[in-house]
Amino acid sequence: MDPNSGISHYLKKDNKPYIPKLKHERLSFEYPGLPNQDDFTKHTNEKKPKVVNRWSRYFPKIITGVVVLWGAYAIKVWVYLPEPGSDSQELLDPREFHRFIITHKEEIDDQHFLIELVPKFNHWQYSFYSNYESKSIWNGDKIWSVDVKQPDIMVVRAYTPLPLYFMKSEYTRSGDRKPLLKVINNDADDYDKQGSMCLYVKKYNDGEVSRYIANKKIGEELELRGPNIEYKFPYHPLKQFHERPIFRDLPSKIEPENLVEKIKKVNKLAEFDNLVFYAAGTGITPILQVLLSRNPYRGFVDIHYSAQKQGELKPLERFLFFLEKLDRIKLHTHYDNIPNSRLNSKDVTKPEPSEYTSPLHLEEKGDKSHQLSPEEAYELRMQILNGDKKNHKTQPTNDDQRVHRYENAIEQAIVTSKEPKKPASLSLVCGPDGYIDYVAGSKHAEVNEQGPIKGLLGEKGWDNDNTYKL
Ligand SMILES: Cc1cc2nc3c(=O)[nH]c(=O)nc-3n(C[C@H](O)[C@H](O)[C@H](O)COP(=O)(O)OP(=O)(O)OC[C@H]3O[C@@H](n4cnc5c(N)ncnc54)[C@H](O)[C@@H]3O)c2cc1C
Repeated sequence: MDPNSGISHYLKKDNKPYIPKLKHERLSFEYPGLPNQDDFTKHTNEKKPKVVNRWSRYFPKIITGVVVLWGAYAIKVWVYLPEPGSDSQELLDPREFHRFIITHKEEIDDQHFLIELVPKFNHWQYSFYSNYESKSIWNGDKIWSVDVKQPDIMVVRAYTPLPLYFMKSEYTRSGDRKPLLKVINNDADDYDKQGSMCLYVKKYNDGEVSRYIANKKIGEELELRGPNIEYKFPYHPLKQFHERPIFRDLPSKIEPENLVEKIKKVNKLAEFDNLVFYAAGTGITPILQVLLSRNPYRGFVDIHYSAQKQGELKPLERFLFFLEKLDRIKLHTHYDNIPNSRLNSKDVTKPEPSEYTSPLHLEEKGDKSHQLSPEEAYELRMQILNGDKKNHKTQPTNDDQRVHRYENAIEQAIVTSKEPKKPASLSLVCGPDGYIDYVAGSKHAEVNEQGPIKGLLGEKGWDNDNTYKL
């Protein structure tokens, strides 16, 4: 058997000598070069790859953002005009409409609504406290209204804002409780409740503007222009010496007027005239505005309120009740649905002569009998001119102890309400044309003239000197 065959051949030790090869034929499997480093491109002029760091990553984005913002701002400034009132120094402006947002709406019945408004912009607040006297819109020295715009038909109507707001809380937001209607306090540091106000609106089914307002929803806007002064109460020297404390929701917190009688005596001042206010329906708003504002009317006010039925004033009744308890007003109601309750001649008193007539008024009337001497007239004129600047609230001190000091206005009212009230010397009438005609004769609204005083007031001797139709 051949030793080189069979299994023994494979088991046999290899005795071949090792002769190293000088040249090997090898196959290598290397990775090809990167696209820009392969044999074809590695000798081109290609720059080195960019180094990416944090700065180079974010800088272009920041620049893009800045350019986009600047572009948007430029478009806003140059293309879109600013909204009217957004940069106004005033809460209300008689020359332009300002936007207000409806923040609450209370439906008293299907025709009567209380609507709370808050200004959309707050630029007016910057100079508010440095000029509070002139900036605050609430001053009972005058009756004012605002024009509300119906933009679809470009029509405006007058409405009388009230210094009221709805107090909200988490309970009212969740719907557990109804917001409470409150009076705006002027001693809180809140820009007179951020410029809030309430409109008491009667909706007429064929009334363009009242329907427009009443159909608005919470969050929608109304455009207001004003204030338009409807009536300014006559000057009285007591105004320089004494201001009636503001009405508050809690009557026990209203300050008493302990020194008013003393001030009148010491300064030999005439009594403040009493007022009678004839109102129909929403015509009650002007006197409510005066009585609930800062510096309310100082005389006693008889309010004759006529309406179709009870309940139209529902949320406002509380304030009228408190004002009666404070001995500031007496409310006489006349409802169409109660027999014999309609306002008639028996309800109207004769005018009481005014306690004080300003020299200017006397001059206008040409009344020589009450004429002051030139010295007296000069002194009075200077008093009027300097009145508001001087601090006339310095109180008499020598016999203060004889002044009875009440704890609060309610305590004082319990005493004063027993004293008989002098009949009114001044009357104001507010309501629809038919009502004004019935109470005081027609008003020539088209030519803005009062017209002669006729009707119930004319019969009792009232005239244009002591009567004003709103
Ligand atoms: C100084 C001032 C203050 C005012 N304050 C308030 C206020 O606080 N709240 C308020 O609701 N209204 C107030 N008004 C009335 C208000 O301005 C509108 O006249 C009233 O809302 C109706 O307007 P309208 O556009 O809806 O109706 P319009 O389109 O003018 O009239 C529609 C119909 O309603 C009748 N109508 C209009 N007004 C009265 C009215 N007062 N009584 C009876 N019928 C009427 C018209 O004869 C007509 O048939 C005030 C008016 C003035 C002048």
